[in-house]
Amino acid sequence: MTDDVLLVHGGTPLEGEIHVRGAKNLVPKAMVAALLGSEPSRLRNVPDIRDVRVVRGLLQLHGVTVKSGDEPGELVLDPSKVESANVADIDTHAGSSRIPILFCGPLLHRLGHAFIPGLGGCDIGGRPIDFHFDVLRQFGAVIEKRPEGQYLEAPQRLRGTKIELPYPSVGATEQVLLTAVLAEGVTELRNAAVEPEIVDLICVLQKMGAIIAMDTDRVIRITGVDKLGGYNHRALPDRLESASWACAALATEGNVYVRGARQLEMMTFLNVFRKVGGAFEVDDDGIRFWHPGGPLNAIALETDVHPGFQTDWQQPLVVALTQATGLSIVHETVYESRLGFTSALNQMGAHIQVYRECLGGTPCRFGQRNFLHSAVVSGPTKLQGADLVIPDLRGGFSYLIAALAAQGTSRVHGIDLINRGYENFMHKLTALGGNVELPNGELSG
Ligand SMILES: CC(=O)N[C@H]1[C@@H](OP(=O)(O)OP(=O)(O)OC[C@H]2O[C@@H](n3ccc(=O)[nH]c3=O)[C@H](O)[C@@H]2O)O[C@H](CO)[C@@H](O)[C@@H]1O
Ligand SMILES: C=C(OP(=O)(O)O)C(=O)O
Repeated sequence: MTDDVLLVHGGTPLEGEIHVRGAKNLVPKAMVAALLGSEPSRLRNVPDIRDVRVVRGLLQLHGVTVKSGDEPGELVLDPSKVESANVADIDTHAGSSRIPILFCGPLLHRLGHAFIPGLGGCDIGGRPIDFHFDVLRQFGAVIEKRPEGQYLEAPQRLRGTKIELPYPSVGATEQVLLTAVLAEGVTELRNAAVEPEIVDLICVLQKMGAIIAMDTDRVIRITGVDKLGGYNHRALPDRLESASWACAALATEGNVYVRGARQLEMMTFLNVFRKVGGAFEVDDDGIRFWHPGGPLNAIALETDVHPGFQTDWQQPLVVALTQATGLSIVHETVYESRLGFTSALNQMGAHIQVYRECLGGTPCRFGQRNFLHSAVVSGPTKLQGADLVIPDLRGGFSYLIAALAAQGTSRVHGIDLINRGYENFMHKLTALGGNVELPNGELSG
């Protein structure tokens, strides 16, 4: 890829069909779960994205054989040689993903120790991992912080425990699940996150032989077992990528059929999309999203944990809101710094003002703490092409949407970051008629 820059000539509606495969926020975790088994696992509908490649490398480093299966997008993961693995090179494999933190429980069960290098992931807030270490200590792990990373040991078999998370963290909930399934006795987790990807991970673990009950009010009860087998699982579709393409269709006044998108996990998004004025039609194989013509509506929106409006949907939707008539209010309650991407949209002609106050109905953890976490979007505004530097995964895709909706040409720098979570995005853009090219004149398609 030349200089990691994409030239986007805006003004053409995106039209056509693309295919979305398994969820970025489930697939790498299901791959980690394979470490817990005594037999090979088969994971299907796996997208070719960097987070999957990073976890594949880490698993191989730990002795897991990872091979392609018979069908496209199928991985076969064989953990039978984990005990004899050489992990000297682990730091070079941590990559840009947050998933290494989820190796703790499985490695403590398999090896009695674990080393966790520095984590990647999007720079959209402080992203501490205190909940993870607090829960691991409660299971009986001993953690030592060293300059090169965190060393963990399980002096004896980890024990089930009662846990209440201070906030329904997705990662910390997964940490508990991946640790409790082989711990001795019962674990009760309160204030758990219940995102669809977590439910799918629970399905994976249940197929392996785990006993996990999801009760009402964010309570999950896990009865530890002595041994787990392998699984055969088709990953749930990526509702975040699907929504990104939906927003691209709306902002460019286009019409995109997202094969693979599923209504169940997208209900909250679909309601908001309809309120804004977007049209959609669900069938058995996917969802068609389009701009029905006429003005779009301004809305008030708060991001929240599931079943609320997912934070990863926020950035692409904000681009569409720049085309809505009136004042939209966006209150980001999951990450404290996820509105920084709006300053580049303003350079393109958008009118977005960010505020420290909680502008939604519910005061959140970030109110009165100097975090610019609310926005007022005033529209509709004509966007002009600009030089853009991608700040994070969803912000990056949002810049592509804005550039496609704008008049003129944008130079979008740092596009490789998008490969972390969007499979083949350049091919998909050209398949939809997006006028994009690499600086050497090559068409990205
Ligand atoms: C790979 C993956 O699945 N990433 C998703 C996951 O991230 P991730 O699992 O990192 O997000 P969390 O749900 O843990 O984070 C939510 C909030 O909890 C805070 N927190 C979290 C852990 C901790 O130890 N201490 C703490 O304070 C975070 O700073 C954040 O404010 O869920 C997020 C919320 O749906 C999504 O945006 C990410 O796409
Ligand atoms: C924030 C995200 O991911 P991660 O947790 O992997 O940084 C995202 O997918 O938008």
